[in-house]
Amino acid sequence: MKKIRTYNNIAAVGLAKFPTDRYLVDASSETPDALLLRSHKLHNEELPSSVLAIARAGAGVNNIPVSQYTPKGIVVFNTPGANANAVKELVLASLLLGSRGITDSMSYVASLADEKDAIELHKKVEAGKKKYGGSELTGKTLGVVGLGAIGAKIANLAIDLGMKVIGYDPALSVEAAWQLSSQVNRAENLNSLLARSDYVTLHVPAIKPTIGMMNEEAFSAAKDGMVLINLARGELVEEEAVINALDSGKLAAHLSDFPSEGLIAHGKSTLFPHLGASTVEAEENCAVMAAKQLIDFLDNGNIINSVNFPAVSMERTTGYRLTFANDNIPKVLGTVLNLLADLNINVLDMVNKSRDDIAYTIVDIEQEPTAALLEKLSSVEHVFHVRSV
Ligand SMILES: NC(=O)C1=CN([C@@H]2O[C@H](COP(=O)(O)OP(=O)(O)OC[C@H]3O[C@@H](n4cnc5c(N)ncnc54)[C@H](O)[C@@H]3O)[C@@H](O)[C@H]2O)C=CC1
Ligand SMILES: O=C(O)CCC(=O)C(=O)O
Repeated sequence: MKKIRTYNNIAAVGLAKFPTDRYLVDASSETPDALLLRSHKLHNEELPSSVLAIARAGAGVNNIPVSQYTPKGIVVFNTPGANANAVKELVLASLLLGSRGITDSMSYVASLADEKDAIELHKKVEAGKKKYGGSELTGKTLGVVGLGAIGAKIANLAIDLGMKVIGYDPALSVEAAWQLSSQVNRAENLNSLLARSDYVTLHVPAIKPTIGMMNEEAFSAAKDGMVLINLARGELVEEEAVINALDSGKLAAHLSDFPSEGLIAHGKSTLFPHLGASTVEAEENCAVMAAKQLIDFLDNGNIINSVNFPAVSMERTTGYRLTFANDNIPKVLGTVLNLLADLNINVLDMVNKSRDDIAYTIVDIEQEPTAALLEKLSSVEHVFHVRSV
């Protein structure tokens, strides 16, 4: 039986993908083959040595110390794009919340609950509304920082709403570029986007170059009265800089999926409890994709959508398959193939790919690998995580 340890609320339809005759899926396995999680933080947690893979049902992997796991051969997966539509829709809500006095006006109406006289109520409704007027999105400029799965969807939606759109993404992939409307204008750098945008929405991972990107310097480059939407990660903004920008009027509104003590206490931000991906559809998409990727890896050694290993997949040619990871240096693959040749083991098919410091190989062989063969392969210098799958 293979064991999967789960964390967080993983959609049942995803968990149901694991065949029950071969997989035990629960939250308590002591020796799991793999972990399946959403936002659970693995930093500072001891990982059982049995773990071969971790699947993040979602996009961001900053809750996983990926660089610590890579040298151990632990494959980390995510589910690119699976929750992008859910986030796009919450950005749309945020654009509307940031442009009209929706929440304050609702509070005003709620404060009229004791008014029992219909004529008086009508008078107060009509008198009160002037405080909550807003402006329209059409014709305004939206700056989209990060044009990946989510950012591209939002850029295209904003074009459909009649907004002008500026995008900034120094690492835009060709695939992401294909998704993007040709009407999206490209900014050369963050400050040039900030200077021209009435609304700015962040859709980048929390990594070294992006952490704290919305700081005092960025706000001073920004257009006065800008609306900032952050449904990506709390680490992207410096809390104090946001508070100062709200107080000075540099920011007309700040909407974020990442409440922090200071922002809650300040009271001028509109804060959601990390709700971006919390739709039935997104939770199911992510769970199904993550489960399928784990099953394909554990059963066949195939790697799809890993954030630290190369993409490597091969149709099965026989029932006998070996997989292994190795340091990405010359001669390791040759040594393994020579070893197989010396043992008279015929290779039927093979695929080998590398990514940064790691290489990964799938080899289909003609005969069933013995325990002795697996041991021999494991003892080749720079080779690790040898499996017969
Ligand atoms: N609130 C929520 O529930 C959710 C939040 N997220 C967050 O949103 C982030 C983006 O998600 P996806 O669009 O699915 O990821 P993605 O990987 O498809 O897109 C990220 C884009 O950011 C770009 N990028 C990287 N560094 C950049 C920089 N310094 N400046 C500008 N662009 C840069 C990349 O080139 C890429 O195109 C995730 O990493 C996650 O942190 C994602 C899903 C749900
Ligand atoms: O699982 C969730 O609700 C959070 C999703 C998220 O933040 C992500 O996919 O990066």
